[in-house]
Amino acid sequence: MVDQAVLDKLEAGFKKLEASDSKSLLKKFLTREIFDNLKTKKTSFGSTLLDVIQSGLENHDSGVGIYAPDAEAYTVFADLFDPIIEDYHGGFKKTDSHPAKNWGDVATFGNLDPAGEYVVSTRVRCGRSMEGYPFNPCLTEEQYKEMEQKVSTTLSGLEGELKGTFFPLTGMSKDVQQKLIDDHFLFKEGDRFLQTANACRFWPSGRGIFHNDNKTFLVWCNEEDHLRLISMQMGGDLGEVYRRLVTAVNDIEKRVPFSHNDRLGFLTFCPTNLGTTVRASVHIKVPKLAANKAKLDEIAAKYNLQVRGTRGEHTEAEGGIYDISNKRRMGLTEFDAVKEMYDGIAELIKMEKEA
Ligand SMILES: Nc1ncnc2c1ncn2[C@@H]1O[C@H](COP(=O)(O)OP(=O)(O)OP(=O)(O)O)[C@@H](O)[C@H]1O
Ligand SMILES: NC(=[NH2+])NCCC[C@H](N)C(=O)O
Repeated sequence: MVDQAVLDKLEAGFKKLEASDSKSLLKKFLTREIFDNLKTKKTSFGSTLLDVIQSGLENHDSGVGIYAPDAEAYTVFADLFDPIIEDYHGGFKKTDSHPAKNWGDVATFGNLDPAGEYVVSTRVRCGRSMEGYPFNPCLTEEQYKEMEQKVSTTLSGLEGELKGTFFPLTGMSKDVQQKLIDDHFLFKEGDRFLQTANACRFWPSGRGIFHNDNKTFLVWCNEEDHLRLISMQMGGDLGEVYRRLVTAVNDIEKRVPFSHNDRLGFLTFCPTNLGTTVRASVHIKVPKLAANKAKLDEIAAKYNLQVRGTRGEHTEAEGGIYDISNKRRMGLTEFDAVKEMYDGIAELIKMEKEA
């Protein structure tokens, strides 16, 4: 049984969204019929439709607007998740299955910008959820602490270039935290999309960052996902960035069991990150193409790329620097997701040169 208070909130939120000019995928796909079918459902964790959509109900400027409070939500609320997944990931249908993990030949990618004229830095990240734990909205404070402990112990076993230190957010000085954020190494604090999805409870408990000395390999613990594994460095050498990430993921996978689903691939809190979970991005300056931002978005979309601002999602470009990455992460392999970025950026650079 779903409480009357929850049903009332759902109804009020639905009406407001319906009357709004929100461009979110939630607004696009939450028809009255789907809403009525799903509003009385619950997962075995007790998660309701409100837990799934409240971020999008409260933030009409969401691009997407929904999250899975626990893995079961993807099936219980499939009538809403499936069309949103299909739209975001460029045609991954409810009858499709995500391909098996395949990092391909890591020697394939080279430097996108050997002369260093356009690409400021390159980053590839993936997300992982630890088996046996639900996503943020369902975690207890005890579980957060236990997970942080497991993550820091596991990562302390990394060697060579990956060897590094775990820094809990609890006790980190504001100056150190802000410097890590400004340098693009650490997640920001107070993301309203996550907050309204109930994903920031007990903050900063259980949250932290691991990084090697050079800050070229980093792991985020319990921000949006249980784990975010990140490889990044200045310049355009995607080959080196990719090889480092693949080495790290292969190593960590042997030590921690990750949640995987036959149809959806690796499981994440947000449906935009399912499947490969891979976002490969460059920070790039393309002043001629960017003179008209709408045009830049249009060109990027042609190559299945997404344009973000300098400080990431939901931010503006500073000093003409854009974050451009592969948009889709499902229905293709890890290798192909990264290749999509590589090929698209190569085209964009070519166009910028010719413009
Ligand atoms: N190529 C890049 N070079 C340097 N920093 C980058 C690059 N790509 C992303 N970043 C930085 O990574 C941080 C996180 O960005 P953002 O939150 O947009 O993406 P994400 O970590 O991939 O996760 P999500 O897509 O869930 O938001 C930001 O500081 C952003 O500037
Ligand atoms: N970090 C993410 N999961 N990004 C994708 C969506 C973020 C936010 N919920 C929105 O709809 O705009």
